[in-house]
Amino acid sequence: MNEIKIFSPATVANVSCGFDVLGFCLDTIGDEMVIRKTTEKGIKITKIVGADLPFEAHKNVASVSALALYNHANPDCGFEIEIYKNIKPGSGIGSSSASAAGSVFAINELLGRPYNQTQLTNFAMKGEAVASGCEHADNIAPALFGGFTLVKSTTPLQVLQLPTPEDLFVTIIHPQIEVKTSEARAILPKQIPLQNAITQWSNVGSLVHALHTNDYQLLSQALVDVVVEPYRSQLIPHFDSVKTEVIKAGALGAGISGSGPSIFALSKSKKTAEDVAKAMTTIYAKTAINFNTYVSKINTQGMKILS
Ligand SMILES: Nc1ncnc2c1ncn2[C@@H]1O[C@H](COP(=O)(O)OP(=O)(O)OP(=O)(O)O)[C@@H](O)[C@H]1O
Ligand SMILES: N[C@@H](CCO)C(=O)O
Repeated sequence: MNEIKIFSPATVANVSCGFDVLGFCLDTIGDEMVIRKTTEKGIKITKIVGADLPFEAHKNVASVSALALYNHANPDCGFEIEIYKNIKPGSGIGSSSASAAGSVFAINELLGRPYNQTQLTNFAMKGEAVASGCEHADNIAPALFGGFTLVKSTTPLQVLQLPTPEDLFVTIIHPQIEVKTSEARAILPKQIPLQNAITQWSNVGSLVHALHTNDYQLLSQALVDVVVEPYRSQLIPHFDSVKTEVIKAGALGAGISGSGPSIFALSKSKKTAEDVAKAMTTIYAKTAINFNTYVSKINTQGMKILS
């Protein structure tokens, strides 16, 4: 095989209580990428459609992660990368991760799969670090493994795959203002009060238990973030109203998707997730802010090979 076309999914990191460790993968939103072998050695980005992103190999997260794999594998060919962006950079639904994870997934396929998902996550983290200023894997892991993931540690990298309840649906609203991950990280305090830490780790444990036991009530109680949300929500206009209205519409809970500005909500059925989308839309429709809404099932597969 000399060429591959893939769907590289959007992802939701943090899932309220799990800053930098929890994430899940989306089904209906994602980029497409075409990667092909070349006789000329090295990694080259040859086409970017849908976003204004750098072509320089050391600046684009897709080529930075691809180079990490390439330098390790040292193959006797090169690769060129085409990126078709549907996930807007800075949207908070893993735009940079989709590129960073997509390139290593595709090159691994073209090389005959020498690396496992954990090794691919490690390579992709090198790209993600260019976008956010640090190596975190809470978007990369669900994009590569699918479903819900928990990053137990990054050094050494250990990713746990969590079960996905059958009826769980996600609603996303992306208000089109840009929040850069690096900036949304810079506003966070370096230390947190002990009582907040206790609340947060009790919620992370409960959320993981709720996924294992299909306990939607516990899941709803656990979708709370007392550590990061109080700071970052100030960067997202109408965040509090959206949260209030989506709960009234039947959502189990809602929070900031990744570093924002997207807001996610989880619901127990597609119908509720669609009602939640209407509630979100009603709020932003009254403002001058452009927005997109999406309803998606959780994608348990992760990356998809299109051809
Ligand atoms: N291939 C790429 N795709 C997307 N962003 C890229 C890419 N290459 C470099 N970047 C840079 O990464 C930044 C966007 O990443 P950022 O992490 O801020 O957004 P995000 O991935 O949508 O958010 P989050 O990680 O919170 O989901 C932009 O500055 C963009 O120029
Ligand atoms: N965990 C990361 C995800 C965004 O890339 C953050 O919230 O900063």
